[in-house]
Amino acid sequence: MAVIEVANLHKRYGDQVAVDDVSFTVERGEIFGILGPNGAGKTTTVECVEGLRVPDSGSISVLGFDPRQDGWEVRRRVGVQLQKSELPEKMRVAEAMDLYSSFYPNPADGDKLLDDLGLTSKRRTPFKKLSGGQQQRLAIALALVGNPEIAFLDELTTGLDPQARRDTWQLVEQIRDRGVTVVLVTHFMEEAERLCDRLALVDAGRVVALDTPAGLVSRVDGGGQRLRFRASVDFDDRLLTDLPEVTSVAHTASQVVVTGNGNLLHAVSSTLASRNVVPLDLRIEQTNLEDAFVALTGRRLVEES
Ligand SMILES: Nc1ncnc2c1ncn2[C@@H]1O[C@H](COP(=O)(O)OP(=O)(O)OP(=O)(O)O)[C@@H](O)[C@H]1O
Repeated sequence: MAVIEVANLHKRYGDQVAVDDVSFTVERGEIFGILGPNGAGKTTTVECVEGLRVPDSGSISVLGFDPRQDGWEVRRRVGVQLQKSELPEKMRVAEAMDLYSSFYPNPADGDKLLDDLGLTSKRRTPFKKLSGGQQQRLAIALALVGNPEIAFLDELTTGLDPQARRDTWQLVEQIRDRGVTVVLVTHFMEEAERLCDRLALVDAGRVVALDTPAGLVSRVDGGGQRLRFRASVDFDDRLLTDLPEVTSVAHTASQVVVTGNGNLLHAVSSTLASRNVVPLDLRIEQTNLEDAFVALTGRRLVEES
């Protein structure tokens, strides 16, 4: 069942088109990702869905409500991760929880949430004294304190170190396991690939593809896997192209590049061995969302700084 339906959304800022005919639906219980480079229109899109911005045209339904007409109904059913700058520096963790709880008719148990998020020992710590990871965990706690049916998490792990990022990913999975639908906005390919059940790839205000991560990757020509190696002696490409696992064989100046699926490595290496060809400096690469994004848009996603 769809909990969010967005159809033909348009939004411009002066001459700048930020969102250009965006449509998608989010199903109950899934982690839905919106992945695209900086400036693609991701934040504008979710802020329209949250009722924080007014679209120029298009229709939006959140849990059956129109965020423009029924803003209050939408806001009490969804949780929005706040941006760092929105909390006063001196506000203590427990004070922030109490304040946010007071906004909702049926708030969650704040102490339990802090415990679940590993923040119990930080209850009396002012916001600015928290580490980046702790601030993010507090942002998640505040997004969940209203017992939302849908949580919107925007650039959740930007600025976190790799360990804190992985810990945060686990938290997002726990949120989904509680039955909360999650809308995750990110420009980190790895994050989208690891977490999302389905995702919309957006570029320049448009949805260029919408599918599961595996479905998006399978759209890349050749799909699946890539092997790169130097051949010890020349061989006839047909030796490999005849294999059911192989979709293409290409040659660069010094390397052979074989794409395919299934047990590609075994099929290729045993076939080469039967003809006494040794694959030197062999590397195996998995095609990923970055490849899918490049294939669909001709541009790269900006990778993490
Ligand atoms: N309030 C605003 N006034 C004018 N232009 C804006 C405003 N907000 C966003 N934009 C512009 O609209 C476009 C889309 O911005 P948006 O923030 O939605 O993208 P994004 O994909 O979320 O990128 P980022 O990850 O950098 O936030 C960008 O070109 C941005 O500069």
